[in-house]
Amino acid sequence: MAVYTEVNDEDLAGFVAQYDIGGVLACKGIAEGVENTNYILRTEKGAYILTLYEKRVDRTDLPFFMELMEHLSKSGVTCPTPIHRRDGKVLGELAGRPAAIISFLEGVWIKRPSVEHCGAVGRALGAMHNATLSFPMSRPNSLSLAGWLALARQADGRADSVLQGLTATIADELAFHEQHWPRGLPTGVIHADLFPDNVFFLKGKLSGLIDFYFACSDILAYDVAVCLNAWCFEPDHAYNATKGRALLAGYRAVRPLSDAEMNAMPILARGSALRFMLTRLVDWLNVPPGAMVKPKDPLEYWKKLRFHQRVSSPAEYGFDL
Ligand SMILES: Nc1ncnc2c1ncn2[C@@H]1O[C@H](COP(=O)(O)OP(=O)(O)OP(=O)(O)O)[C@@H](O)[C@H]1O
Ligand SMILES: N[C@@H](CCO)C(=O)O
Repeated sequence: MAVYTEVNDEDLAGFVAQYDIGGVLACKGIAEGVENTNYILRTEKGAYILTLYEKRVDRTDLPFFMELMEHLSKSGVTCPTPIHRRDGKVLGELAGRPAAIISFLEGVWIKRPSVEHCGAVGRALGAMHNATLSFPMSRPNSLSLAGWLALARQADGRADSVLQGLTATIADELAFHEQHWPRGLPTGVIHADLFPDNVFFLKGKLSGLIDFYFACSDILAYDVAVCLNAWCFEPDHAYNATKGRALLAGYRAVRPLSDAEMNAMPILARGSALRFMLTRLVDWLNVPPGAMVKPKDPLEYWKKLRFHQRVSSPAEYGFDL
């Protein structure tokens, strides 16, 4: 459960009073997520999500995330939007953290995605990329190469306590990416964390995307690689080429991928596996005392990383150029 920051009733009532959403009826911590504190807030006017932004979110980035959600929603991508206060602002302060109230999106996330779900997420990702082309803001990816290096430092030689030899694996992997990370591929604003728990489905249809708090300007195909890792592996960590093909076909039906982007898929997937292994590792080693959170398993991503290390062409994922 991700509740790092508790909110008392008096502070909550004062915060909500700045909005035109009626009085608070209930406010409950949400039993999912690892990054921010989320509450489901019920007021006299309906249901909302109250988010308090935690350690990994730089408050100067918050306007980018808020504007992005508004832009995507106006462009036809179903996603939450920030609720405006009476003074027009969308960001405030609650319990010492930056905080916002965003609209509640109906739907549930899929714990065991099927081939059809993978196709749907590919299409939604392509549509999101197309919609961000007209988004005027940008934000460098703080979790690209330099960020990975910083995360490795935060693991502080303690990686071997999770798996013998992991410190050396990380060092080798960082050196590899320093040398081989692709340059010159098409870039744009990407989601960067489009995992199953950030995609909602309703009556079998994709009903929306959430959690734009890693969104940034980076290689578009990297976002596809993130999804490949998050959606196309089975619980026993085996890659499922049918799901991979469905994801790619869905994406390419909406936004074509060039040969250069396709050829870069193995390294992009490998880098993405490293990125999630590192954030998970750092979180695993640093659970804040008293926080209600279940850290995610870094070794799941170590296994994916090992798989991608052995892949040298997109054909090995079952993809055609
Ligand atoms: N706008 C929304 N509408 C409905 N439910 C939401 C919304 N935003 C968040 N949630 C719920 O809260 C949960 C956690 O939200 P979110 O994924 O944004 O948290 P996080 O801590 O940033 O998680 P992550 O670990 O995926 O980065 C979601 O799985 C979902 O159940
Ligand atoms: N989606 C991420 C958590 C948020 O960064 C993971 O599964 O590791």
